Amino acid sequence: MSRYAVEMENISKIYTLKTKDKAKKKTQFYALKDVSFKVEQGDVVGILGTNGSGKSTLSLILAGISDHDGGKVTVHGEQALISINTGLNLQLTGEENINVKGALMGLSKKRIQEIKESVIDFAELGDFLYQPVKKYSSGMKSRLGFSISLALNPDIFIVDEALSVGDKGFAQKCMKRMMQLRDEENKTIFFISHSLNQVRNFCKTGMWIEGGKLVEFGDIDEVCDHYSAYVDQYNAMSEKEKKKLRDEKFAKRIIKDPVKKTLWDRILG
Ligand SMILES: Nc1ncnc2c1ncn2[C@@H]1O[C@H](COP(=O)(O)OP(=O)(O)OP(=O)(O)O)[C@@H](O)[C@H]1O
Repeated sequence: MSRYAVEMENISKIYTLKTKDKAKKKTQFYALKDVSFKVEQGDVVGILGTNGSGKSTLSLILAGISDHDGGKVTVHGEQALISINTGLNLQLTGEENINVKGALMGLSKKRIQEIKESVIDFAELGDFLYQPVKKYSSGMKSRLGFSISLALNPDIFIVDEALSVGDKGFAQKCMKRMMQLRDEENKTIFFISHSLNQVRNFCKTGMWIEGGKLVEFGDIDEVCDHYSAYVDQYNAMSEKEKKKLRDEKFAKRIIKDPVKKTLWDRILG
């Protein structure tokens, strides 16, 4: 088995943007551009970056939910994304969501039942498990999504801001469980959070994404120090300087010659 859990080579992701000027053509821009890294099995990677820098886009690609427009991704093992939009079917009950997820993964009835029991224990949703998820609060959805992913026990966890909506008690319980996954079960974890303290305390490796590019990948303390200095520097700027920097950053992401994305381009590309 490879010592790496994930290998990314020159990953790009292009999104289309509607501009203010409706007469203009739609603009394409890089949500991610030429992102390359290798993450070893058992590593715990904190992904840092300001709003809109590309962290969630990366997490969707890591989870195999979203495809990419260039480069190569190799994932060794099963992965699960835990995010605020956890991919739950809102029309179905919590219990039915577990059944559907289990069936899609080809799990036996016995295994699905075990998962259900584990979710009932961990999520503490009581009879809400039998209500449609559309009636859940955002914290309850987070509880269900987190508990299902934990019970499925994948090799690679991708946690995208999932703890920010749960209450303090549940967030602490999840952190405790994630520390066990890190220390006792050697799981690979990608962890996105705007809480620098949480990232610094929990992660071993840091990955800083800014303007769709990988700025730094390495020791968690070093990456956190550099990112924090950048944020402080930005905050000290005048509003005019901030806008100039934001505009420059965005202009660099715009694709001047739109990339044709026909079916044949995808197949042959
Ligand atoms: N489906 C989409 N279509 C078009 N643009 C998108 C789509 N999803 C994200 N974007 C854009 O891609 C860029 C990166 O978004 P992403 O959600 O990855 O950022 P992020 O780093 O996770 O931000 P945040 O910290 O605010 O959660 C942003 O400019 C965002 O507006």
